Amino acid sequence: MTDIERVGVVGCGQMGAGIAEVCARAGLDVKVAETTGEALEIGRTRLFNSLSKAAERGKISEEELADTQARLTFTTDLGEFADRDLVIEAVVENEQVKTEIFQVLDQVVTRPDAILASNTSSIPLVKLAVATSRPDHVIGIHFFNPAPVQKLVELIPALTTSEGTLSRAQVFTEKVLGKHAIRAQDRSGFVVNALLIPYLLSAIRMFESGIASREDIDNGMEMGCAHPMGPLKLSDLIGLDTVASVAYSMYEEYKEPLYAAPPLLQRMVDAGRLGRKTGSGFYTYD
Ligand SMILES: CC(=O)CC(=O)SCCNC(=O)CCNC(=O)[C@H](O)C(C)(C)COP(=O)(O)OP(=O)(O)OC[C@H]1O[C@@H](n2cnc3c(N)ncnc32)[C@H](O)[C@@H]1OP(=O)(O)O
Ligand SMILES: NC(=O)C1=CN([C@@H]2O[C@H](COP(=O)(O)OP(=O)(O)OC[C@H]3O[C@@H](n4cnc5c(N)ncnc54)[C@H](OP(=O)(O)O)[C@@H]3O)[C@@H](O)[C@H]2O)C=CC1
Repeated sequence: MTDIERVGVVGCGQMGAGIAEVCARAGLDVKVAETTGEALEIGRTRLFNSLSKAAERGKISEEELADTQARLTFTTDLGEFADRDLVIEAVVENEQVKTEIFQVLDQVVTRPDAILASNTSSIPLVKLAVATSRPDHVIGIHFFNPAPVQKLVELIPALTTSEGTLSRAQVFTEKVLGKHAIRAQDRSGFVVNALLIPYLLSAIRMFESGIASREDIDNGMEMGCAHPMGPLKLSDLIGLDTVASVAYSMYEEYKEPLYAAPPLLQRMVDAGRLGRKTGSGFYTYD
C-alpha cells in the first residue's frame, strides 16, 4: 500500500507528540527528535500520557499500548534520521528555525526518495523546499490539534513538489493514518487557517474592545453555533504564540488588516501567557 515504514518527527511539542502518536498507532516505526534531553523527557511524557489516556478510555488495548510504545524511540541527534522514509517537522512556527532544520534534514536523510514534510500552519512550503537539494520531495502535511482526534490533514505541495511526492503523501495520510486529506495551494494559511485565524483575531479584538466578556464570547459560539470550543478557548489550545506567528505570516503574504495581530495578542505573547501550554492565556489552567 505504501513504501513508508520508518517515520521521523522533529519536535515533540503538542503537535509533534500528537503526530508521533498517530503514526505509531498506525503501526509505523517512529523516531522523535527534540533539541535537549530535558525537552525530550517532557515530550515523551506528553506522548505516553496521551497513549495511557487512550487506553483508559478503551480506544486501545493494553497490548496495543505496549506495542505502540515499543515502536517509539527518542533522540536529540537528527543524524539518527538517516534511514527515515518520511520526516515530519513540527517545531515552533518560525521560518528561520524551520529552514535550518530542513537544511540539516537534507544532509542527514540518506534515502533519495524520502519525503521531507512540514506541519507548518502558514509558512509557504516553497521556502522550506528550496533550502534543500530535493525540493521535489518537500511537502506540507498539516495536521490539526489534537492530532490523534481531528480527522483532517491538509496536503500542500510547493511549486517544486513532484506529483509522485503528493500522491505518496495522500496514500500515506489516508490509507495508513486513516485521515481525510484535502489539498491546498501553497498560500499562507492554506484552507483552514485562512478561514479560522481571522475569526480568532476578531474574537480577540472583540474582547479587547470590551464588547463582551471572554465567557460570553466563547459561550456565544459554543451554544449559538455548536462549536466544540469558543474562539478564546481555542486560541489558548492552539497557543497564543502560534496564533500570533500564523497571523504574522498571513499578514506578510496578503497585507490585509484582517490578518493583523491585535495588540492584546502580542502583549500576551510578550508576557509569556501562551495559553494552555504555559498555564495561562485568556483563561488559567492547572
Ligand atoms: C493552528 C493550526 O494550524 C490548525 C489547528 O489545529 S486549529 C485547531 C483545530 N482544533 C479545534 O478546533 C479543536 C476544537 N475542540 C475540540 O475538537 C474538542 O473540544 C476537543 C477534542 C479538543 C476536546 O473535546 P472534549 O469533548 O471537550 O474532551 P474529551 O471528552 O476529553 O475528548 C473528546 C474525545 O477526544 C479524545 N481526545 C481528546 N483529547 C485527546 C488527545 N489529546 N489525544 C487523544 N484523544 C483525545 C477523547 O478520548 C474523546 O474521545 P471519545 O469521545 O470517543 O471518548
Ligand atoms: N498548536 C496547534 O494547534 C497547531 C500547530 N501547528 C504547527 O505545528 C508546529 C508546532 O506547534 P506546537 O506543537 O503547537 O508548538 P509547541 O510550542 O507545543 O512545540 C514547539 C516545538 O518546537 C521546538 N522548538 C522550539 N524552538 C526550537 C528550535 N530553535 N529548534 C528546534 N526546535 C525548537 C520546541 O522544543 P523546546 O521545547 O525545546 O523549545 C517544541 O518541541 C508549528 O509549526 C505550528 O504552527 C499545526 C497545527 C495545529
